[in-house]
Amino acid sequence: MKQYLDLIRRILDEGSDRPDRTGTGTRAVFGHQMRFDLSEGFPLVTTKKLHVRSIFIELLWFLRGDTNVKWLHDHKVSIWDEWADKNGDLGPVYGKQWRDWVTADGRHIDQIADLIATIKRDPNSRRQLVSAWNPGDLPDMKLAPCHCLFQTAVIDGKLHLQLYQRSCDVFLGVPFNIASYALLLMLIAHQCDLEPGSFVWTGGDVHLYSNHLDQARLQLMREPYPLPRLVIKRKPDSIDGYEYEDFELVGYEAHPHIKGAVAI
Ligand SMILES: Nc1nc(=O)c2c([nH]1)NC[C@@H]1CN(c3ccc(C(=O)N[C@@H](CCC(=O)O)C(=O)O)cc3)CN21
Ligand SMILES: O=c1ccn([C@H]2C[C@H](O)[C@@H](COP(=O)(O)O)O2)c(=O)[nH]1
Repeated sequence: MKQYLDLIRRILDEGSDRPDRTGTGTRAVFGHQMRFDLSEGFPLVTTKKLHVRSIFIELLWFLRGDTNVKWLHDHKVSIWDEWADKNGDLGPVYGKQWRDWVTADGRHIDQIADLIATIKRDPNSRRQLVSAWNPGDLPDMKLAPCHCLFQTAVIDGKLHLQLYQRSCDVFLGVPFNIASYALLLMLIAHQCDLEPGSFVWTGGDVHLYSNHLDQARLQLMREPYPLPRLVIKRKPDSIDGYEYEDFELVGYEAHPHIKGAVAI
């Protein structure tokens, strides 16, 4: 994952030291883009071992339209615990906006089902977008959406997807976000009988927290491994039918895990 290591290098070389909401402090650049051609492999960081199960389960949880951490707990994933209230609720975060956006006049919009229907009906449409950024709901969300908007495009039988991530924790969050959207791209392509094309990651405030700088530098000293492949073993009737067991990661070789505290 040269693209990821180049990003770390750019922040270390060119970034500005900036205070932030969590009080941790960051080194940050504004605006960055990475491109991943999925035919070259599944974009998983190899310079530290990633907890892939957490990533895949979290995406299935978004697709369920779920916004309570209980289902994550049932699948032994705890990455959202710090933000949940005492009932496990996160407010109307990603799952709600993706699957059940409520309009001012009371309509309920399933943006994911609509996206897939649009791709199938009108692959040349330039309106293939899903937004989690619902300004009216922001006050009720425990954390404002970071990966807030994505767009797809069908070109020569391939599905491409671009994400806009407004705020990017490069050591902890970004490796998760890249893998999550690469999987989402593959699932949508699978449902639409298209080949996976490129995943384009676009970041807004792209930062390394000050307590992640050593962990980031350590990764620059490690030689990346070739990318693994992801095999989807079954095609359910809809995007709602996928289960964790349908995904088989082949050939994921990585350097040892590196710990880092999450900024809350
Ligand atoms: N500061 C911050 N960074 C984030 O990346 C982030 C947030 N906050 N808040 C909401 C979600 C939660 N996400 C998280 C939260 C924790 C980890 C984390 O601790 N990852 C560990 C492994 C933990 C595990 O899989 O059980 C890691 O080493 O990658 C990753 C993403 C991504 N998001
Ligand atoms: O999927 C995610 C979710 C969150 N993050 C990071 C980005 C920031 O470091 C924090 C959010 O803080 P804000 O003050 O709301 O920007 O979480 C991420 O990288 N990926």
